[in-house]
Amino acid sequence: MDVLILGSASASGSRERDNTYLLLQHDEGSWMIDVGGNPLGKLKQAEIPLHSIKGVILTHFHIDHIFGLPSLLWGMWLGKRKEPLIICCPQDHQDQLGDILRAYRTDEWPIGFEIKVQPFDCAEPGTLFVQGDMTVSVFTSLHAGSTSGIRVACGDKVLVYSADTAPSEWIRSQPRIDVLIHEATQARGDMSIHTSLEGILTFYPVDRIPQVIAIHLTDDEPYDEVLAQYKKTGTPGVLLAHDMMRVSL
Ligand SMILES: Nc1ccn([C@@H]2O[C@H](COP(=O)(O)O)[C@@H](O)[C@H]2O)c(=O)n1
Repeated sequence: MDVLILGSASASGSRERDNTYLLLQHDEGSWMIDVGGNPLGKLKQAEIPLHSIKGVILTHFHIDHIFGLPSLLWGMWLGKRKEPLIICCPQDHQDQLGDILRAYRTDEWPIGFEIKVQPFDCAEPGTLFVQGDMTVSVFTSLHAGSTSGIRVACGDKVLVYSADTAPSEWIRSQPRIDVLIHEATQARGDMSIHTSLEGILTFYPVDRIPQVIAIHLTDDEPYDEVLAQYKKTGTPGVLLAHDMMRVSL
């Protein structure tokens, strides 16, 4: 299983990056986690056919994480999709999802495929679905509004994506993480609903996590300075995400 980082910017946008969203690429079907600005273009760049996408998982309903959804659906309609599309959505926002689809009048296009909404409770960590050797679960993130991080277990490997969150005790207490993709909205300092890169490096046992990738990055923040400072003290490599970065699990 691979994760393709389709966008890596924080909410305020970026000169070079799309807002943060990811693609879980699996032999039995791929899943988009959130939908940033240019899903159709990014999938074309990666030569990933739209029909290989089985569903979408929305971590929360802040606009930068969902605004590409109508474009994705539009592309699927133009592509004459027939297979159902699953949208896993925080249950607190199921009505809002319905409102968004109605506002875009998806029923008038008309979409030739079923949209199956699968609500989940952000306050109740648990399995979303199992697909072949991949188990996808959600856990509660510490953000503004109902937000879930995503845990993906594949074989004996574990990937955790924090979504937007303050430093999370749940993540810190995990016995095994092979890849941690964690938001770092700023380079330094304490934040109430987000984490800084410095926060990642000081809060989590990064020396025990083989790959740590900082995402949800803000232009002009001194991330490289922070990395250089912590590397001097022996912290192993932590990477900054970029759009179209591929991570294998
Ligand atoms: N209740 C809220 C809602 C939003 N914000 C601010 O908006 C940003 C939303 O984008 P995210 O990518 O971070 O979800 C968030 O960072 C806040 O700056 C807020 O403060 N309170």
